[in-house]
Amino acid sequence: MLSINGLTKRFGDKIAVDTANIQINEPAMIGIIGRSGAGKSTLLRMLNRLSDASDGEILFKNEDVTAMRGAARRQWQSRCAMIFQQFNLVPRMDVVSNVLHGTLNRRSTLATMFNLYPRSDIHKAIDILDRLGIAEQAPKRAEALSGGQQQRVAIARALMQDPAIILADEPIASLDPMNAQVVMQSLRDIHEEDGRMVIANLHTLDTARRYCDRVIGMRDGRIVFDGTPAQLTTGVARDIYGAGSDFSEAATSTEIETLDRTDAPKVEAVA
Ligand SMILES: Nc1ncnc2c1ncn2[C@@H]1O[C@H](COP(=O)(O)OP(=O)(O)OP(=O)(O)O)[C@@H](O)[C@H]1O
Repeated sequence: MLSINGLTKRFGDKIAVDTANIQINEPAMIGIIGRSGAGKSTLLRMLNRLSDASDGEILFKNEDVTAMRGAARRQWQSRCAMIFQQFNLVPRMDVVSNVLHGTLNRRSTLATMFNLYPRSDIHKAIDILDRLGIAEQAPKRAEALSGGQQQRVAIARALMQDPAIILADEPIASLDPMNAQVVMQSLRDIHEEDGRMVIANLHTLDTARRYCDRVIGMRDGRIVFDGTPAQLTTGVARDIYGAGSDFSEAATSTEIETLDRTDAPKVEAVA
């Protein structure tokens, strides 16, 4: 389905991603972990064609993504939607218009200039917001929402493109543990219910273990682990993070597990 072969990115002398090989045969939910600078963002940016590979190839359903140019590349970017740590919404614009921005690729310049959207798209946007539990926020300005709500708006905007793949670059790094949990569960639901592939860069081990079917570990641009959460032992994690025997998983951990163990308020309370 998605085949990444010898994918490499060089910035001058620096090799940010070094001959990455990843085979994904089904629409899985995959977490990419590794310390800062390991090459996680660069890998996702090449997948989405925001950045060109220096070497190697990406094949999706036997189509050569690395070779796509112009309209084909833009179309790929719709099929392979990306969400970011900082949400990248238009802060002063209302939520539903932000979601409708997900259709920009297929609208005419004139329609875009006058903010004209087909009624069916508006209904679709509201349905998606409803699915993510934030339909009542639709008329508000994006900047008025909490971080977790804004990230769900960004997910809704991505879903508007009806993507086969969702790439998430540290989607919960700016969120408190409870909102992080809501956002990760939304991504998991989208993966399970729609059969979409999700590939997320994650800065915490426990999140990768908890939500992903498969975890890929990167260190210094190389893939040093590719396996199931069960195979991700503390020893393996220590190797991925290049840590010594004093390595503590708690150092890469959000407080989600801790919250679950205490009588924290229910998740619905933050919707
Ligand atoms: N545009 C660029 N120009 C030069 N070097 C870059 C550029 N983008 C990334 N790098 C370098 O490539 C390496 C990998 O960076 P990347 O952002 O992919 O890592 P990361 O694992 O996503 O880290 P973080 O979690 O901090 O974002 C780093 O050494 C980084 O400094």
